[in-house]
Amino acid sequence: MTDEDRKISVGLLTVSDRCFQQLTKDISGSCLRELVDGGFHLKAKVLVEECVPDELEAINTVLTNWCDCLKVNLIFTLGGTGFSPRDITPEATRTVIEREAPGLSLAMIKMSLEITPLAMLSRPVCGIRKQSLIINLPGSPKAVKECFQMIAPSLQHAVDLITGSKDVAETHKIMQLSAMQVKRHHHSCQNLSPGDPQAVAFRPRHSNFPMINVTEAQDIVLNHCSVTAYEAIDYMGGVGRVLASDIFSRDPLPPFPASMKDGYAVIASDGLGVRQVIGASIAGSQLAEVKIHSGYCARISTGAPLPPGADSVIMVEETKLISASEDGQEELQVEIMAEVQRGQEIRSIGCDIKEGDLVLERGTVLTPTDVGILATVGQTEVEVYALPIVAVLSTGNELQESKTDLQSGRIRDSNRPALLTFLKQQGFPTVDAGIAEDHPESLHQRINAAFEKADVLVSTGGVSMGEMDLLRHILVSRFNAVIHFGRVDMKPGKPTTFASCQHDGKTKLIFALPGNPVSAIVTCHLFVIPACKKMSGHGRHLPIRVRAELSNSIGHFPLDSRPEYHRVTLQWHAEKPIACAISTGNQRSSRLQSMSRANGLAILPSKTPEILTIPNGTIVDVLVIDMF
Ligand SMILES: Nc1nc2c(c(=O)[nH]1)N[C@H]1C(S)=C(S)[C@@H](COP(=O)(O)OP(=O)(O)OC[C@H]3O[C@@H](n4cnc5c(N)ncnc54)[C@H](O)[C@@H]3O)O[C@H]1N2
Ligand code: MOO
Ligand SMILES: [Mg+2]
Repeated sequence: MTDEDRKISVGLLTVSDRCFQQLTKDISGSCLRELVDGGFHLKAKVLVEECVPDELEAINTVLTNWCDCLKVNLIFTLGGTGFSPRDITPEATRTVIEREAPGLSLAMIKMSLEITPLAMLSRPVCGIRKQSLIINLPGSPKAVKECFQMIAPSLQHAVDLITGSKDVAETHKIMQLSAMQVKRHHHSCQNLSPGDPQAVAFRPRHSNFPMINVTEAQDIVLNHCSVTAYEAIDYMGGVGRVLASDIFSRDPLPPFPASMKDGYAVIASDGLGVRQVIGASIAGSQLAEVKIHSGYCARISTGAPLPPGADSVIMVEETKLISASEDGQEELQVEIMAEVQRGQEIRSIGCDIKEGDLVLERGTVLTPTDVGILATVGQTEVEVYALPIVAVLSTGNELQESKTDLQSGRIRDSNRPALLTFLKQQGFPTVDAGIAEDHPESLHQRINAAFEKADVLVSTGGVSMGEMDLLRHILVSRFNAVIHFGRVDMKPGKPTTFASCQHDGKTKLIFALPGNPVSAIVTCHLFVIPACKKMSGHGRHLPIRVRAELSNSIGHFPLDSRPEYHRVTLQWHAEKPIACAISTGNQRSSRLQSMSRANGLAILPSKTPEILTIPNGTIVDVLVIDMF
């Protein structure tokens, strides 16, 4: 069975007259699909989706079909649970279920009441039919999200129980402990006594987040990113920015027929022989007034306009002086020593750029050369995609500012300076969000302040299994964030977390990176930079992959249980057709030196019972992360 097959199958049934008649869009359905596909607390995939009117018969038919024929594990109905005359979803659900599950309904109502007293006017019914669990959710997208997030941690287990597919006692224990940790977080400002069920001993001993692979995680991140705005900027600040509109040329280049060589403007059909020199055309001078007739020529310099009458240029090296004025200031006669072709050494009008030519396309990432092109066509103001503003926050009670002397038990914060400068180097505007303590109020206040100024928040620390790892909980409980993933199968970077939320009507993306300094930088390369690039209009987001030959001093690479992003220095040798990937040494994720000389991340596979190491000389994929 593949991971995909193991996923819980989900059915989403929107119950709404207006959606059914296409008078309104099914926003709640899309919102729930995103939560389910985002892997929040359960590995699930949406198998079927349908929309029916508020009719008992229609609801009953779909639910029965999904339970009995498609054997969908988990069915959510959306809408029709209120008090208005057409709200019939609970009644229809009761005609389908064999056993009621009032705990789920109660949990949703209890949580919703903490948000609004109107929750008492909701009448959800949940229950089981055969191997399917049916859950009535309210109709509004906000309520759907809140209710789903409330019950999501129990759903995997609920389905396991219904389908009889897991060790129930073990899962119960884990869930209970996990629930206590959530409670502990709520009360984490208080002192807990040893006998207290909220005490540290009851923290969860397993992560609730499904482990997804790096590619899946990158897909989820990129699916949440899009360009938001345009801005007009001065072309001189354009390098690295992405054009939001096409650039056309206003004039031809060259705007006049121009000589490509220093020599003489001649008439080709005159052939070899002596010519009278009657003037000169020098670059920058006004278009020559002198007209060239048969038997005559004019001195001309590279880039100068061709005088009328002439049709070609011969290089000075292919001529001989015959006579000059006494003071040598004027050439009077020269001899043409080589055959001349009509049009020779001349750039015709518009041969490089025609008037009206598309010189730079929308989507182009501007280079210094492109700034030259903009200058050529006189486009000194350009429309580019706006850049996301990225706030960087460090979290941890152990951290102190880098300029201060170390106090007992403390370390200097290296993540924030490293990430702020990395993001700046990549061209993104940054906000320094400071250091938050591992405390709900401190985290809340710092995150809130960051959201005021930035579109993207990058935090480090506080996302693993420690009792002070509060970040994800704060994001969900205080900012109503949706966690799209919370664990990635990679070394370093396992607890990497990606979330989004609405703040003041704007979407904020949150990358809660692991605290270990190398993990933070590696995951910034793999997730944050690609996201920011997509948001600023870049077409290519992920690091370039090359093939390279592994090499280190111990002759082999020990493999980890997770795929490893091994830091390497890529070197290209003239005699070798492929790059060499030289390990930067000890790969502990706290050892920043392993990152500082790296320009590549070699992707090593996870170990298997049979294969524990791979030898020097093995050719693997390497992500190019820097070109210093
Ligand atoms: N029981 C488990 N423990 C840990 C697991 C696990 O799966 N189970 N995962 C380990 C992995 S992998 C990582 S990575 C870290 C991630 O931890 P957090 O993101 O929660 O980060 P912290 O615990 O806050 O810090 C980890 C480490 O990094 C140092 N740190 C944190 N911030 C900074 C900073 N701004 N500058 C310099 N150094 C920093 C911190 O002092 C810790 O040493 O969790 C493992 N644990
Ligand atoms: O994944 Mo952690 O990032 O190994 O150190
Ligand atoms: Mg931790």
